Amino acid sequence: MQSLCLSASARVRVSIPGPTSPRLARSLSPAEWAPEIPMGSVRRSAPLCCTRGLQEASALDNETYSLINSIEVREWESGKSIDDIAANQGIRIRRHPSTNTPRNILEKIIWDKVIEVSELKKEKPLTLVKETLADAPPARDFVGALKASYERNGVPALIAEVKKASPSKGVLREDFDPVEIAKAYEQHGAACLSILTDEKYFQGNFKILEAVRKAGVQCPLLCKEFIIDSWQIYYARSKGADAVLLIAGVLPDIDIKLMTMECRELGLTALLEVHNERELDRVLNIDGIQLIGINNRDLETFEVDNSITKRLLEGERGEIVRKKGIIVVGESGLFTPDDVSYVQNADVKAVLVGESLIKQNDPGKAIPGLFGKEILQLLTMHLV
Ligand SMILES: O=C(O)c1ccccc1NCC(=O)[C@H](O)[C@H](O)COP(=O)(O)O
Repeated sequence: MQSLCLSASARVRVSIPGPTSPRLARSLSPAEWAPEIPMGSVRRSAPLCCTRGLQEASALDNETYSLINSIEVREWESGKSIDDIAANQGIRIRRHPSTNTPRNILEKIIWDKVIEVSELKKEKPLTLVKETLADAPPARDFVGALKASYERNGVPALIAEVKKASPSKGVLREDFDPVEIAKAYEQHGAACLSILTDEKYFQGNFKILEAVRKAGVQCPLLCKEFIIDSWQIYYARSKGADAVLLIAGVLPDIDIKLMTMECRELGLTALLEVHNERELDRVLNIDGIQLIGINNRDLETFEVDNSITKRLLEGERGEIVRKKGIIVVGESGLFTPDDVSYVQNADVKAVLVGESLIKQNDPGKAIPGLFGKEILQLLTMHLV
């Protein structure tokens, strides 16, 4: 596949978040990225920062071609702001604030993240991040590890979360030794680990991710971040992540398409998180998605309701998920073997669990309590 960088990052590079009009803050449209190249009957442009290949229209593969001709790109070219495009897709989180008051905590997190990422990019531009990719440990097969664990144990594979705090629950664990916790999770059967890297709201950071990998933990690692810019995907990989979280309630379709392409290029797994039918439908309409997380927690209100997983997987949607061979992860609010059985009966093959493990004296030993049995770990290297 071609090396692409026509992504969301191109937009953030030119859009300064602030109390300006959304139109003024609008980022570059594809037509503004670079010189025109003829593609069918539609005027199209090559991205400025493509690293190879896109200069030649003939080199465009089908995936890239349909992306560049997608409805979202046309909307963009017609001058719609990213927030207008997102709102049309039912996304309530705004990227470019027109007021100073966020509607909810998730929107506040995203606004802060936009500023944080633009600062980080000044310190370390994408070209520098890319130079460090070669030094990163090889990517591991996140989905393969989940499937193997499900087959081995007959219960949903565990993605155990290493998080010190959260906006809804505050500090979850005072004596927080992430490497020790990660090792204990692995020893007691976790298939993969989720590492919070957001500092402001979760007290996480990328040093934790690196330290866990360097300590010899073999489980594939999910970088649990609020990704709004492709730069973060490259950065996560450079720090040793094997998977990244993409939240459908925050990212419009075009970002998801571009970011999942970038993930594939980097050997990263994208975990697409949804919370309602509309988000699931959007994600199911995007090609190449392997892993979907259904978050039982509403990130705007913090309300947790496990029946959301069941509701979303009923009927036609569940059929599509099965037909496409997508692995579904049940996320949040899972405390007991009954909770795990409930989501397993809804056809979930993996669970993402934080609070109910991390708050126990020994988070590793709490795993059999969550599943009602010991979970076997096969410690093999899951390299992509
Ligand atoms: O948990 C929060 O308070 C929160 C707030 C805003 C955005 C995301 C948030 N949490 C992310 C998650 O959903 C959980 O960390 C993850 O699914 C594990 O949930 P749990 O087992 O309930 O800790």
